[in-house]
Amino acid sequence: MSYATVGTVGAILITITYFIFKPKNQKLSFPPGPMSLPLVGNLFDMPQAREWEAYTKWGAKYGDVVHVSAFGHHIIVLNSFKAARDLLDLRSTKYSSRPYVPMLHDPELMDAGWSFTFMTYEDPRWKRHRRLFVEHFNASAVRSFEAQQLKGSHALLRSLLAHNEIGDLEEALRNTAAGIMMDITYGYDIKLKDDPFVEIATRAANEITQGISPSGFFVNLFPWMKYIPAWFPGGGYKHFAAQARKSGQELVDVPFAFLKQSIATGTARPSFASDALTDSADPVYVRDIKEISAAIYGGGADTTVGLIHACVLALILNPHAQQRAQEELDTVIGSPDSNLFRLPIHEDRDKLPYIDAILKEAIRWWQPVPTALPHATTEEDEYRGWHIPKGAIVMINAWGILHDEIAYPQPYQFRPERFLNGDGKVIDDPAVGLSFGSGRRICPGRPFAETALWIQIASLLAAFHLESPKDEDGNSVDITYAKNPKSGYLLHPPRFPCLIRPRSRLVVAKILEAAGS
Ligand code: HEM
Repeated sequence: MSYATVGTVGAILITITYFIFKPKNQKLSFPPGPMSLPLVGNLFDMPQAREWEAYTKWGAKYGDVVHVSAFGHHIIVLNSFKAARDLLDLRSTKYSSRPYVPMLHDPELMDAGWSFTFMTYEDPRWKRHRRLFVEHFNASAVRSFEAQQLKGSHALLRSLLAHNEIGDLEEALRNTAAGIMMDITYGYDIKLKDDPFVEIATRAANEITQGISPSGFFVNLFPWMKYIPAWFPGGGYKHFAAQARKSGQELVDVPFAFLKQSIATGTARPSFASDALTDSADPVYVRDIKEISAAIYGGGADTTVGLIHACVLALILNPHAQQRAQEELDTVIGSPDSNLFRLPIHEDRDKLPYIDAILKEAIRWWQPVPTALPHATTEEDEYRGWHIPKGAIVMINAWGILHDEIAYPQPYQFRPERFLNGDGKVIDDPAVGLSFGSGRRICPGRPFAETALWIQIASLLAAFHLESPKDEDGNSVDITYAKNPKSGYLLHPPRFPCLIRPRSRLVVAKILEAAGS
């Protein structure tokens, strides 16, 4: 079926539906935004890539709350911290759902509603899953994962010892994140090459990322298309859906089966799933634990890789920040040339405010999820005299807000000093939290992510000089292109070459000792 046919049939159905169900008493206007056309709305204004840039331009033209629509779907883009807080936080009872995405949610398509990341607010499982997750991942509970985070950081340093020439930094970071997430969730040690669980998790995460795109599949715009059989023209996407449904079920079932087996043989290590599994044989509870466990990998692996990868890039491009961090580290863990040298541990954090400032600036400078995840309204609302309809999709333009040049002068420069006051203490800036979303759906993995990222940054800086390689004439290779993220739902810097040199021989010895080889 051609795009034009699908579009025309969809438009006719939506028009009929609109005139039948048109609200009779809507007097307020929508927030400002680009002029919309009959039927298709702003379809042709919708960015196909790098949405955050289009949202920022709309913000400059129409204000911090922008309305667009397409085929009857309303989208509200929030371009200021105030608007995000006013709506998603202070009116969270109305703004905490997720849009229903047919490809993702429909049980006959991908059936990925098992992940509480995508559950609607009304779904009773969401509250149960989120409560259980937060019990194990709140700021004090995540301290129990520090040993696994430290082990993961040491494994990263160990793998980067082989990276003294130009190596695959991204792969090393991906292995680290995968290793930590599988360890804390199931007590499972991944294989560095071709691990079967990591293969399932990566496949499932990639398919979900494709499925969630509103424009990636027509069925997301025109739900009636789900009735087209797979063999009929236009129904081919159902083969993808069937494959993705299978991957999702494998992600839920296969690593969990490993955990059950290790409990049965008495070899299970402490982990989220082994701790949460009580003696309860209640199948609903067991299903909850299985599904939350699978959601942990999806939420935590790719996001942390994007951020740490960008942070390494920023440190290479800003050698002064690296140097200042290493001077601070040396006063706490010993200089790399002295016998007192040791690798950092979490307990050092209070004494290393500059590393904290680097982490904060990395979170501001680079958002792995640049427009957060879409929220959806469960009731209609009025804000500053505008009408916000029930079922509207609400996006936070975190990238735009955190690159606003009034709030953050020279926003594209990486300057950790922004987050230090005159006494060298770390400044709290709640707007930076928008990288993790807002309101009741705010990322519940943030405390875990921040401690895992902090120890990785501190360990990398303690152990290595991070540099761009030299060309034949001895000049540094230009890697500034990597500051432009690849477009996508989760942002990663494009691969860039880098040189990772141990700071001393003693450092190498300490890494080998810590990594147990
Ligand atoms: C740099 C790291 C991370 C970033 C930038 C990030 C960002 C986000 C964002 C923007 C959201 C959507 C928030 C909203 O809708 O308002 C989210 C949700 C979520 N994140 Fe993270 N995240 C990170 C790490 C993690 C980690 C390590 C975990 C797990 C341990 C995790 C688990 C989740 C879950 C389960 C949700 C869904 C919450 C819900 O819908 O109720 N995230 N994250």
